[in-house]
Amino acid sequence: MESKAIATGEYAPLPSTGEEKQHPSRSCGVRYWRACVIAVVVALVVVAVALAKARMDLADNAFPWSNSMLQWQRAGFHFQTEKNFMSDPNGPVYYRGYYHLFYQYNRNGVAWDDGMAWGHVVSRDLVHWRHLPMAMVPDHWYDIKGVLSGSITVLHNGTLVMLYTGVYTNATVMMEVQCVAVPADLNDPLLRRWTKHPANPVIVHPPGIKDMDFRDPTTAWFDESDSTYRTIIGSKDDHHGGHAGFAMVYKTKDLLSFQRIPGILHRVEGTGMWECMDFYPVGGGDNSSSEVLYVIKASMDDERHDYYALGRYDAAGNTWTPLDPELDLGMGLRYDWGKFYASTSFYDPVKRRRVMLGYVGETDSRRSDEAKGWASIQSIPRTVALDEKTWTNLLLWPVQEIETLRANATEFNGITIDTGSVFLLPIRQGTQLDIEASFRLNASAVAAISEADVGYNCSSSGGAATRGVLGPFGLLVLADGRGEQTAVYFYVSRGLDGGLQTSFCNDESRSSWARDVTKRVVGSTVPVLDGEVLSMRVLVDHSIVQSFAMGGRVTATSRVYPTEAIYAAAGVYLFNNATGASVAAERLVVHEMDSVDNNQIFLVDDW
Ligand SMILES: OC[C@H]1O[C@@](CO)(OC[C@@]2(O[C@H]3O[C@H](CO)[C@@H](O)[C@H](O)[C@H]3O)O[C@H](CO)[C@@H](O)[C@@H]2O)[C@@H](O)[C@@H]1O
Repeated sequence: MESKAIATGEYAPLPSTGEEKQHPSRSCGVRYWRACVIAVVVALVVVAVALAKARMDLADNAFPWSNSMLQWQRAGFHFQTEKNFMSDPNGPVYYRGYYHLFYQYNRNGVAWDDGMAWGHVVSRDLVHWRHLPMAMVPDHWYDIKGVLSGSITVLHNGTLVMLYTGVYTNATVMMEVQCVAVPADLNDPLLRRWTKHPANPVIVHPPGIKDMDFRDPTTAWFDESDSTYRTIIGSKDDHHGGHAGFAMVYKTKDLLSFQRIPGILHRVEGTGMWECMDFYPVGGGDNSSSEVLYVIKASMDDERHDYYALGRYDAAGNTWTPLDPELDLGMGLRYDWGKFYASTSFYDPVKRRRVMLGYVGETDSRRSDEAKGWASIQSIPRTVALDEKTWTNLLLWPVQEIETLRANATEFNGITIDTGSVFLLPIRQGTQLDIEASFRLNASAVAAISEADVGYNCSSSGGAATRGVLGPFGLLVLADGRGEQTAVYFYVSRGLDGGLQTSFCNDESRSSWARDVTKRVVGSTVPVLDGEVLSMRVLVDHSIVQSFAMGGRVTATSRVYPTEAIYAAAGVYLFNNATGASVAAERLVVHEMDSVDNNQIFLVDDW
């Protein structure tokens, strides 16, 4: 592909005219010497620039992206902005008939920068979104360098309070502080205008914490023991050579005057800065009995992954303790094993469910983002629930409303994929899909195998091309049959103890011929209980592939940038690269997905 890059455009042709071609010796006569010198200088500059660009392109393997390739990358049914850089979802909330989503937005460019603001969209169904004016922009001394991430809390009296991090700078410091804003008109269900409170900033960091390690206040919850609201702020502690992430809790009666609760809620050595924390009960509905588990979640700035853990919350003692110390925060459980960050959640009172979403950044080059004019996509909102079969993990699943976009389903029955084979699915288009698939390995083959690939690891075991006895098998999406493909697969191995272990992975390594994009194999082991089939769901939406295994026990999101497997050339295959067992696709339904126009400004409620 590099030779293609050179051939198609990196050497700009020298300007020439018909006259020059016919009369080369006359064109620089004495009479025209000024014009000639200018022309020569211009030509030399053009050549120099072209050569420099070609050298740069060769050095960083830049791919000659065409407009139509880049245009194809825009999502069809995920939320994204028309232009510029979007990141963290902020303050999702349901209010008077509308779901509100705010998001970190750089109004001036395709990358993060000073001056981040809160964009604002509303929806009736978490699928169709309409834009409203920017909700929050940096315009006060305490947030002049940026209105960073935060949350919205619905108070008991039905009013709303926004907590957010402001950044300011003066001659000596750059400082993160916590601030409050309230809706200017609570009778406006669209919450179009927000008023920053004169008491701002309402929280400054405690002693011992660095000025820029104190951000992203969570949604507050009500503690009946002392009738206070409580919010968490994440930070890090690099003292004495350590590198711990930790969470502080603040309490307040009026959301203006905050008091830090002594001690810390939780701390894990070696995890670094905890950004965009989240904290909520699962498994017991709304009640706060001791049986209820609490999810603690932090976006780990060092790794740029969202980790969570399940544990018990002791409000009186201001501590949270993991159920399993080996699955403490930052160790084992992630919301998503791919590209997914800075997630946040809210309780949806209408459907009595918790919903979360995170942003899915770009893994292409800055140059491509500049050419596209936009960067980042929001994930499809996902419900969050405790997996009451395992009690060791959450289930993260696309909100049911997304199924309203299913347009045309093709169901395949009775397909068995032999070892080492692929099967092209005859479908009409392969770029906007919701695929449900469940697989069963040939049972007698599995029983006959006493050992198979102990310790399989998605990231380091070679991806979908590496063959083992009982895997990999699954789907190839955005596949053109000529080598460009993204594999979503299971891999079963048998451990030394004789038990089976299942991994679920997205293999991006062949997703694009381009070399200027990041390509990884991402995923994790996934719990599979006795008698369960291996099930996966894959949402394909142009450059974003979101995969869910076993009802959402493990998820993996990929950004992929095919160069050829796009438009009509994008297809879906079943594949089985295992050497020791055939695989039956017990259920396989491919739904085409309608597009959603999420670029419109809210004018009238036409949902
Ligand atoms: O937009 C600020 C909020 O975003 C968060 C979490 O995403 O912090 C991000 C952070 O900046 C880094 O992330 C950018 C991409 O999201 C990246 O492009 C930039 O180069 C990074 O510095 O913002 C803070 C503030 O400077 C920085 O320390 C973070 O890593 C969230 O914590 C913020 O509220």
